[in-house]
Amino acid sequence: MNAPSLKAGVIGAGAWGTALAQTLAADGQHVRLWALESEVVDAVNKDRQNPLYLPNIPLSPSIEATGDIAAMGDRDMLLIVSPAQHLRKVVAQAPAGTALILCSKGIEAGTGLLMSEVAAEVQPASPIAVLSGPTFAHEVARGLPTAITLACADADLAAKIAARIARPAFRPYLSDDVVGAEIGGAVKNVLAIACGVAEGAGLGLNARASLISRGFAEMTRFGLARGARAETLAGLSGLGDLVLTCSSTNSRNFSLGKGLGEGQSARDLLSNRRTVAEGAFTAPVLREAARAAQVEMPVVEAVCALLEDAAPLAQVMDALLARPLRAE
Ligand SMILES: NC(=O)c1ccc[n+]([C@@H]2O[C@H](COP(=O)([O-])OP(=O)(O)OC[C@H]3O[C@@H](n4cnc5c(N)ncnc54)[C@H](O)[C@@H]3O)[C@@H](O)[C@H]2O)c1
Ligand SMILES: O=P(O)(O)OC[C@H](O)CO
Repeated sequence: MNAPSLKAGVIGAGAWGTALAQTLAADGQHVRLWALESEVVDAVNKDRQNPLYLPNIPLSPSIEATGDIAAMGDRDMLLIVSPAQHLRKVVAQAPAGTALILCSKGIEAGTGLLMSEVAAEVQPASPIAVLSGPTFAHEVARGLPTAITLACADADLAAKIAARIARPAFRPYLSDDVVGAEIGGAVKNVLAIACGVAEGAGLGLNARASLISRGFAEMTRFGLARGARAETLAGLSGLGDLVLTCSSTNSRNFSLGKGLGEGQSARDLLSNRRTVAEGAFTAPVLREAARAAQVEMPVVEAVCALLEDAAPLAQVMDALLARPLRAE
């Protein structure tokens, strides 16, 4: 007889949390989904929709939405899908000791901590895994194929989680490099802003490819300095997600950069938006962490200058292009 499947909860009902709940419920298994907004709870339970964050996707009847995180007490695993800057307070409300699968991509402002480090601080008894990779929520929710990195130090737990989340079109690859998986997802959001700027300013596809490649060099330098493994950074959660996010206006980060490249102000672009562009929050924290580790990240520095409106685009571009010539 097969071992019973893990009972799954999802904390955070934005686009990605809702798409993950839909994926986990695809075979009819019950999934509990916590939403901050009561209108999301009602829409999921009554109309089988999440019009606020994932419109036009009919949701499975086996998703049960709740506004009460305490209702997650009977779950065997919790997918944490809040914006990175809210992860600390959300995880603090989760039941102690339940396996946490972190799906948010970012670095905490103020502390410079990765999401696994934040979670370990507030829930020291909870095993931690990271799920990351090229995953536009609306594609995953429609059942289109992708592959992800599932990173966890405990190989037995990773295998159990993988068995619960894998679908024919949602394929986890296992890793024990939690830090590497997190750094890829956090850094690519900042680099996607840079590629969006290139698009918005009409700099051409050569410029975009150069930014992806030199940005990946920055991701690798920073990752190695933080103890990540190079092969993780070159995998789905690093290079895979970097290529996706740097290539499409379906990315909120790329779109933000495109607006900057077209001459709109960061303040206007970021005000009053309901959805999250994580790179805008990660960029200054990443810059500080890189400087502290004496890791050069000129593309990240350029993105920060544009987000802070510290210099016009032409000047930021000139500074990037005037850097001393060096070996690749
Ligand atoms: N959307 C995607 O395609 C995708 C894919 C992979 C990973 N992610 C990551 O998942 C995380 C969540 O992104 P998303 O796209 O699901 O969100 P979203 O932009 O669709 O929605 C915003 C989310 O923020 C929540 N929120 C707002 N204020 C909050 C508060 N004070 N406390 C707690 N939560 C609050 C909302 O309830 C909502 O769930 C991010 O770190 C993102 O990088 C997103
Ligand atoms: O829309 P973005 O830029 O937040 O990207 C979403 C996912 O992280 C893509 O894997």
